[in-house]
Amino acid sequence: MPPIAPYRYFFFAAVILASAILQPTTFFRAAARILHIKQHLPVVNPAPAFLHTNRTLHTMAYEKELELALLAVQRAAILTKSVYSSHSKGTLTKTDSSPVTIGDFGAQALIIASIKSAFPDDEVVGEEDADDLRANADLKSLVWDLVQQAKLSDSAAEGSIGGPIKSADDMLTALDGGASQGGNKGRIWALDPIDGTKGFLRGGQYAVCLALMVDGVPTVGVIGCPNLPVDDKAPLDSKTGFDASSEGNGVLFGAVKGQGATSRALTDGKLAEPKKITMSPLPDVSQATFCESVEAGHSSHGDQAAIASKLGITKDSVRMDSQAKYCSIARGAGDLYLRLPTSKTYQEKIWDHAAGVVLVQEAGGEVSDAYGKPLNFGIGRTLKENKGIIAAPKSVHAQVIEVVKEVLSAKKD
Ligand SMILES: Nc1ncnc2c1ncn2[C@@H]1O[C@H](COP(=O)(O)OS(=O)(=O)O)[C@@H](OP(=O)(O)O)[C@H]1O
Ligand SMILES: [Mg+2]
Ligand SMILES: [Mg+2]
Ligand SMILES: [Mg+2]
Repeated sequence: MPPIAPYRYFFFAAVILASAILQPTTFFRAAARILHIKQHLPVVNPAPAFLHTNRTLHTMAYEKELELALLAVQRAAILTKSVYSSHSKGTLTKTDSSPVTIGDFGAQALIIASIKSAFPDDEVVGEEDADDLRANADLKSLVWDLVQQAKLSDSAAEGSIGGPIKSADDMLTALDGGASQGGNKGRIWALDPIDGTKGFLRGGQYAVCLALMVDGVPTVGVIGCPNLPVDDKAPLDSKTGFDASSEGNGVLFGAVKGQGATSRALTDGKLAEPKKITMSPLPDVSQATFCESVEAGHSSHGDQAAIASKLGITKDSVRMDSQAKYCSIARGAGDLYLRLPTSKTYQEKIWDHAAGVVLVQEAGGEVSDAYGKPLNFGIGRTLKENKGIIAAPKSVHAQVIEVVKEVLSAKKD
């Protein structure tokens, strides 16, 4: 056999190196087969990358969306906290008589600017718009001041969500970016910049809520709760919904469909380390702690009390504003969330539920309407096909729905 020219060795080595870099899994599998090595090769997607376990050659689905949503909500929470501690919250009353504050406007503008910086083609269904700010220059400049001050202390984190909004006009454009009519095609974010605005104003619970829906299915959910205790198992106070004595309040929840749910401390900079959360096992539903709205106009306290009593529940309900209710049951601090309608005409808004639903599902729960029907997030800005909300651990959800139906049908008689 004629000798191989030295440049050919170089050529073979370059081909081998290139395949190892470009197709690592195939390369190592082929090499292992040729060399008869029984080695443990990396498994694709074994666990959520955001839990920092078993990182592999492949990134997890929606990893970038989750990180962006976590940081965007964290930055918006800096703004809402600054409004919360200031003397004036610039409250207005909307046409449906519900309140909105400068915090709602500022948080929505910041979050939509972040989404558009990373995913310019995505749509957003946001609760607020810029009409009031366009009509009132003083209000616009108040919100613009707040927006300019809300920055993540870590410059890499701040840069990764698009950095500061450049001008007051860009802020209005971002705020108006939440006008999507929703639907069941493509990528649509559902945003509630301050959920539980009444809670925010009264110093109770409120939440900054963001979900990504893919083809109408809530897929990524992030919720910031500045007034919830960081300790996942801190007892819920039956009056205010949180233990005001616990130090270091502020929690950031995250979940991706099929990848589990986490909580972590809310910070002003880089993301804190996540902890996996799950619902509490509830072998006996009569031992449940159930959460409900504070406002009697938002859900029927009477129906909820009747349901609890039929289930044999003797503990007082925990009344809490906002999607902090979903968060509290997802981390096992409570067990059930009952939201029975108070009116025949009210349609629940998708931004009041999308993020909380992903969180509860990923923590081992099931969420449906009061009749056990799946929630349909793909038909517009509201859940018009559904009435009420019931969230419970999977093991008892059907049992709770049976009792809800009994209570509702007894009312019709
Ligand atoms: N009539 C009626 N029925 C049901 N829900 C309603 C109703 N009116 C308003 N809303 C929405 O309730 C959102 C706040 O829900 P909460 O569970 O936090 O209510 S409560 O404040 O604790 O009572 C609240 O969200 P925010 O506006 O983001 O605060 C509203 O979207
Ligand atoms: Mg509102
Ligand atoms: Mg809301
Ligand atoms: Mg809101």
